[in-house]
Amino acid sequence: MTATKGLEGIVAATSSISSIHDGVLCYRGINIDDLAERASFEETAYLLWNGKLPNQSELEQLQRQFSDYAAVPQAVLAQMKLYPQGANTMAVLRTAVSALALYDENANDNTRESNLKKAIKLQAQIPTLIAAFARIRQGKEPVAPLKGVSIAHNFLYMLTGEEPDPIAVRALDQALVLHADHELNASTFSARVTIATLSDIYSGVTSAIGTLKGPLHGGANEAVMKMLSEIGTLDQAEPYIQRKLANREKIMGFGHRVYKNGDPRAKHLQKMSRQLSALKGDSTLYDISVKVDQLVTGQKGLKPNVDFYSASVYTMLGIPGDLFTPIFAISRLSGWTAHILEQLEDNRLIRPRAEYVGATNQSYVPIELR
Ligand SMILES: CC(=O)SCCNC(=O)CCNC(=O)[C@H](O)C(C)(C)COP(=O)(O)OP(=O)(O)OC[C@H]1O[C@@H](n2cnc3c(N)ncnc32)[C@H](O)[C@@H]1OP(=O)(O)O
Ligand SMILES: O=C([O-])CC(=O)C(=O)O
Repeated sequence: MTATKGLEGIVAATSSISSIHDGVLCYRGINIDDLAERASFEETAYLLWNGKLPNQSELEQLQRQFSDYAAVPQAVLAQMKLYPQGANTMAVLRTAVSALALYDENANDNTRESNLKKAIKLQAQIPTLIAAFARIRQGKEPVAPLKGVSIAHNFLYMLTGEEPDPIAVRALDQALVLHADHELNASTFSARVTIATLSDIYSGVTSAIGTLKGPLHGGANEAVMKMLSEIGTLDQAEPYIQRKLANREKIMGFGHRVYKNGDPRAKHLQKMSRQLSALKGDSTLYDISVKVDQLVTGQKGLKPNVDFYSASVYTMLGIPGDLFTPIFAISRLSGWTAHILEQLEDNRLIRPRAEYVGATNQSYVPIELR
């Protein structure tokens, strides 16, 4: 038995949800480039869960369900008011999603029908939880969700209590489409491992949130923004990056386990970042990002991943840096739950082996002799 570090190149599941072949990403066989330009996040979530795009009445029904389920139990909001105001936002989300399970009497029902309903419910409630904490920590009351608007619209509205700009809504919606699923990424693998024990969907999603939080995965988008802020001005980009590379430090938002010639999602986020900076009449963040991209690509041959240009996009939408990874979770919830449903269709416990490299032939030494 020989271990493969990080399971690189190991095919650990079959899936018909998303695929990556020759650098092309598809959800259910549809190229992400098409979906990013033409689909809404609601259509995308339906596609991931059901394997086909919704017709008009199916889409309207899903939108109604999102509206009906978006409020969260008062008890969960009351608990959130007791969380430390400075708590890590992904830890908050992980805790609050876990708490939602306590108020769902069907939490442990693992039939497809029940789990699909819980997936839709979680998709509606997670934006409400994140927006609520963003307000609670500022000493403000949470804003109740609107009915009849998209998830992107509702999230931006619940953050501020004001009607969002349609351009911001479209940009966030497109970002949600781009982040929705990504084959057997680390957080999706966590979700599948958890549900494969026949645990429950809330446990699967809680595991996934904990996994997405790390800076080598979803947490990279927040780390990118921290780097862009540290750079501050365009003229500082080159010395900053040279210093990091000379110290062999990682540049967040670059590199990928699967894509070696570039992440197909990054170009959409770069375009969005450019368009938003033109609209704002301030291209500082975009210019710094492009400079960093040129330096890292030129010197290390590493290309930006989905997390790199999303940082400048979210900042230009007025969203604080520590909500970037929770926004990733809003989107990826659709993928995690699609994988949970798929895993349960033909389940087998996920239990690989480890290559033992420790000591052998040791004898027990009584405590008084140690
Ligand atoms: C949504 C997502 O999860 S996308 C990924 C988000 N994560 C990041 O942006 C964090 C920065 N990137 C990374 O840490 C890595 O590229 C990962 C984690 C994404 C992929 O990791 P792996 O496939 O394990 O690649 P690994 O870390 O082994 O890198 C291979 C080599 O490239 C280097 N490298 C990889 N990424 C970077 C980077 N961002 N900056 C500098 N060097 C890098 C490594 O140091 C290593 O060099 P070495 O062989 O000289 O030691
Ligand atoms: O697939 C991965 O390893 C990471 C990634 O890009 C994602 O989860 O979107």
